[in-house]
Formats: sequence, structure tokens, C-alpha cells
Amino acid sequence: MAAKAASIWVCAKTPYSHQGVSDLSSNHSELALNLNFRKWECSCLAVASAQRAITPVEDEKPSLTCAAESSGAMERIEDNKSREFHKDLNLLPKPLTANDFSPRDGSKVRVAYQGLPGAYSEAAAVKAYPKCETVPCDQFEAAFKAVELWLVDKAVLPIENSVGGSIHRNYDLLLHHRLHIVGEVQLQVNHCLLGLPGARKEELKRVLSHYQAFAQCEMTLSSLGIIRINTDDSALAAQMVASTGLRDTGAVASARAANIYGLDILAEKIQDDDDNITRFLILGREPIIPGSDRPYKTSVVFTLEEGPGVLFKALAVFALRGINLTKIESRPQKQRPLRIVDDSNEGSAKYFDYLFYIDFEASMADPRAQYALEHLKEFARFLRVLGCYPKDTIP
Ligand SMILES: O=C(O)C(=O)C[C@]1(C(=O)O)C=C[C@@H](O)C=C1
Repeated sequence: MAAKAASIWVCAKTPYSHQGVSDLSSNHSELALNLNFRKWECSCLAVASAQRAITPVEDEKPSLTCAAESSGAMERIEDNKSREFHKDLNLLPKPLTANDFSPRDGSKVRVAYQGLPGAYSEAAAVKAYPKCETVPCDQFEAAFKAVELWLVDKAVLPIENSVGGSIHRNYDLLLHHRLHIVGEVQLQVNHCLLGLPGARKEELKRVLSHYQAFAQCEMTLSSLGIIRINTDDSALAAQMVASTGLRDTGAVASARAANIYGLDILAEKIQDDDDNITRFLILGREPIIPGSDRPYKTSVVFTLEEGPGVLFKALAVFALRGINLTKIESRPQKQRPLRIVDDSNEGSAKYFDYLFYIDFEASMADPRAQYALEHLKEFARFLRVLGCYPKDTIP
């Protein structure tokens, strides 16, 4: 049997088309080479006829198929010699597959976030990639750099909150780094007032947290009349309360932070608005291929020429094509803060040049989006697509 099969031995990992089989029979060794297979890791194929598709045998690993040319029937190689050979093959290292690099469930993906374990950003990273390895970073910029330097695969960073508004620092960093927005995560943020075990909220004289968390709990904190002290993130606030051991100091942070740092929850859901949502961006080194299989958003940043109604015209490129805008943000253009508007020294200086960040509801695969951005280029001095990504919703 082996002798028959030995007439053609080539490598494969998937079934081939009829055309592929003809190629195999005519020039099998060259094709095997072209397909980048190695003999020692290969499957064994025997071609029953030049016109017959090759199918893998289910119970062999790696999948093996053998067929005899003379009879035209596909037959398994079952002699002992062959079994020995297969056993040895199993000891050899397995080749990497495309799935090893981007597993669908997010396992093995390393995701940077700003803050300590227990921060809301960590929860957002886990929502984005449920089985990921989260990597805490002290500052937003460290998370950007970690992706750029291949220390992690992705970064998940807050961009806006439904009560507190935009996180401006991340708008600025988006422009100064070359990462792409590959997704977004909307997270319900429920703030808790935390204290040392046994402490009561009436005892608190000061409270620590992130400035955004304070902004989202304005009414509760004002009614308590306690001093607010900013920290880099809410989980750090919880850790500081735990490590200083001061009964009169509390933290605004998550229930998970209370658990991690051994604090009591003195009050729950202390945010002003029950529906307190923070939107996070997922950043990667490469953009994703825009699709049309589900609702997509696109984020762009641009600057405009000087002149009356230019911003109106810029926004009209979307309105004219029925494209809905979900966010507009303007940031000072720091590299060009001062501009003389006429040639004489007496002309007035212009201190406020802006960058406009816009999110709109359309995929870059949609011709309406492509035409809108082509049109926008007529007024924009600078335009960059920051990313096109599937829209996230709160279940
Ligand atoms: O302090 C945290 O836990 C964070 O993850 C930061 C942050 C923010 O930057 O807005 C994230 C979500 C909440 O809106 C509050 C704070």
C-alpha cells in the first residue's frame, strides 16, 4: 500500500480544489514548496486522480490523506511503519496558525489600561477582551507607548463620560501617537464610597479619587461636605486609603476595588446620574478592515482654513449625505498657538487655532463616508482618519 501511495507524496493542510489537484499531479513538489509546507510537518496526500478533490481523514493529526493512483480509490495508510512515522511527527513542534496570533476569545491578548487593578478602565479592557491579560500603566501615555513598543497588543483608554464629559488628555494623545482606533467599549460606571473596615461615612473628612469620578458624583460629595483630593485613578485612591489606615479618609472607586484592597463599601451608586456611562477606545497598531456587516463608526481629526462659515461647511459634508454625527470635540492646536492674521506688525494676533475631532455613524466601506471625507478635504488643511470600528452599545 505504501509503495502505491509513494508515487505521489505531497503536503497539505486543507482540501484542494480540482484545479489544485491537477497542479499537484503535474508538479507536486514545486507546489508543496510554494505553499510553504515542510516535509516533516506535513500531511501525506495521495492523489486518486488528477480531477479528484483531496479530503482530509478526520481522525489523523495532522490530517492525513492518502489515495492510490492506480485504483482511483482513496485509502488510508495503515501499515506499522507508517504509524511509527506518524508517532514521531507528533513529537515535533506544531506550526503556528493564524489563530495563535489573534484568538477570537481574546485569550493571550495583552491589554494596557491606565490605573491599578480595580480601576474602571480595567473593567473596560475585560469587557473588550474577556480572557485578556490586563497590563496596568501609571499614565495614559504609558499605555500608548506600550502598544507602540509591542509590549502589549492593545490599549483601552477612556475618552468621554456621559456626565463628566471628555477626557481631553486622550484626545491630545491620539493625535501625537500613530495608533488606530479599532473598537470602542461603553461601560456602566457605578461608583461606591469606600472606607476602612468599620468606618462610617459621617466620620469622613476627605475623600480621594480620579477627577472624573468626582465630577460624576458631584451632588453626593457636596452633600457630605468633604474635601476632595485627586489621584491618578480611582483604584489608586482605594489602595491609598487601605495603606494609610486613616479612618477619616475615604475613596470613590469600584466595588471590585473595595474587594481587592480590603475596604468597606459605605455607600453604593453614588453617581449623580444612574446611567453613568464611560466610553473607552480600543487602540491598536494596525487599523481594522472596515466592514458593513454591522453598525460602524468612524473617528476623524482635522483643522480648517480660516474664513466665515468654514466649520458650517465642514459639518455640512456629513449632513448632505445623511450621516449622523455622534461627537464633536475641539482642542487647541498646541504647535500653532499664535498666528498673525495680516502682513503688518499691527495686525491682531490669533491665539486660538483648533483641531476638530468628529465621530460619525458610517463605515469607511460606505461610499457616503468616502465622499464626505473627499469633500471635507476641500476645506481642511489637515485630515486624519483615527479609526473605523464597530459601534458598541450597553446591553
Ligand atoms: O479612575 C478610574 O478607575 C478610571 O478608570 C479612570 C476613569 C476616567 O478617566 O474617566 C474611567 C472611568 C470613570 O469615568 C472614571 C474614571
